[in-house]
Parts: sequence; structure tokens; C-alpha cells
Amino acid sequence: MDWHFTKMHGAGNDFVVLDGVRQNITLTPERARKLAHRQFGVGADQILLVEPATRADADFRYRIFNADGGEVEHCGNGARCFVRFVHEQGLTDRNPIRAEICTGIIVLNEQDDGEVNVEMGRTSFEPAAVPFDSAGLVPRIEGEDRLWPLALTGEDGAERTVWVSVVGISNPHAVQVVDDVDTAPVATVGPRVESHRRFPRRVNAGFMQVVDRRNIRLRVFERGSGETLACGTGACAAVAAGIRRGLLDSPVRVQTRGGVLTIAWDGEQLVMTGPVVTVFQGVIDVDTLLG
Ligand SMILES: N[C@@H](CCC[C@H](N)C(=O)O)C(=O)O
Repeated sequence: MDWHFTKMHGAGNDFVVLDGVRQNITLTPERARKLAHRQFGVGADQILLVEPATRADADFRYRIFNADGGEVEHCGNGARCFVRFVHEQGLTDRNPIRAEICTGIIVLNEQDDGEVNVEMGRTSFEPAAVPFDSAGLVPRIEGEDRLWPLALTGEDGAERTVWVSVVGISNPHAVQVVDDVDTAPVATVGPRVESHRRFPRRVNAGFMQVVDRRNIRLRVFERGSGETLACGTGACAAVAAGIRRGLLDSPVRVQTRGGVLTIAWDGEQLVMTGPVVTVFQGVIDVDTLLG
């Protein structure tokens, strides 16, 4: 059995996109992991599976799998690739498109300049909703935000505390402010935050450098994929946290290692705008390579 796929990226966060509308696709976590593998598969940060909608108020459903095979709630850069994919593949000429993700509906609009904007849905800062176990912790209040102390143990066994904003964009984020993203300890602190025991579903760990009130630089160690060149929901979480902390004003230009995303937030709806690139199309022999 063969699957046709499209390789895409949004600001360097890369995807294998599968058409589950015209193909009969059973994507298990193991198959997703193999497809995403950079040596033995096609290679991707996430796999996107486009399917018929299951509710009347949506045009399509799309599902997201991290490189480790886990299915997740939301993906900002993936959302932009999804809308370009359904247009390029002739699955619809509707614009904007309403897409069903596992936590609700998001609205996507392909602009005349080739960028895509996405109404990402609502943000939550309630620990239980993220989810984050805040029992026994005393937050530091900054502006309207609460910074939570996370105790981390270093490779040398030494304890240190990092202060994070905890944000739910359907998926979980922990954002810390750093002086310089280039020297931030993303590779060492990122995995410790990602799997910290206070995040029962793990977490995406963001490192934000505030350049000025409308510009940040951002790196994200993503849950289930490691550091990526850009993380759309991570950009939304960083901007929302930065605005609540009184550090930023909407809209904010987010410089990632793979490109620029623009995030607007009115305190309710988050709107993300950014680029999309189709890299190539291919066919994969499922029985031989994915099992
Ligand atoms: N790259 C994404 C986020 C993908 C999911 C994330 N790793 C998670 O586990 O929540 C984005 O652009 O938002």
C-alpha cells in the first residue's frame, strides 16, 4: 500500500501532510514516529493528517502527531500548512476555512500576499486547565500574570529554580524570559522543563528574549519533538504571557530561528500570521517502511 504525502514547512517547523480525505489512512503512533524519523523516514517535526469533518460547522478535521508519535491538541505552524494543503490539493476552494481540532474549531484564512492567518482560539492561564500542578507553590505576580517557580536539577545535581508563565493554547506551554536566546540553555533546561513532574501531560518549553515592546526573539523546546526552528503555539503563548506581564504590546513580531511570525492578541482571541512553503510531494511504501 502507498501513501501520497506532501512535505511542507512554516518558518522552518516542518511537516509531512497526509490526505486522509481521498486516501484510507490508519496512522498509529508507531507509524507517525517512523514517518517523522530523519534518517529512516521522510523526516518531520510533526505529521498532519487531514480528514473529513465530524461536525457540521467545520470544513475539515485535522490531527497532529509529534515526532515521538504522540497525538496533540494544537499546532500553529501546522494549521497554516493545512490550509495551503487543502487549497493546493483541490480539496476545497473555500477561504476562510473552519477546521476541527481535538479541542474545538479554528478559523484559517489564506491572504493575497501568500501568508496565512489563523484565529488560534482562546488562551488559558488557569493551572488546572493547562494542565499544571501548582499545589503548594507561591507564584510571583508580575502585571496580570503569575510566574510559577519550577525546581530543576542540573546535570551536576545542583538545584535551580526557573520562573515560568504557564499558558494553555489548547496545548501546554511554559514560557521563561531570558537575556539572550542565542546563549539560553535550551538544550539542557528545555528537556527538564518539558518532562517536569508538575506538567502531567508534559509541556512545550519557551525561551523568550524581549527586544522591545513589539519585538521578541523566541526558541522553543517542543514536547515530543525537541527544539524546532519555530513553534506557532509557542509564539502565541510567549506573546500572551509577555502582554500580561506588561512587557509587550499587540501585535508582536516574533523572530524565530526559521522565520518571522506576527501575533496579535486582544486579551481574548489570538491571531497568528506567518509564511507557508510546500517543499515537495512524494509517495511512501507503507508496508515496507512503516509496518
Ligand atoms: N510546532 C507546533 C506545536 C506542535 C505540538 C507541540 N509539540 C505539542 O506537543 O504541544 C506549533 O507550531 O504550534
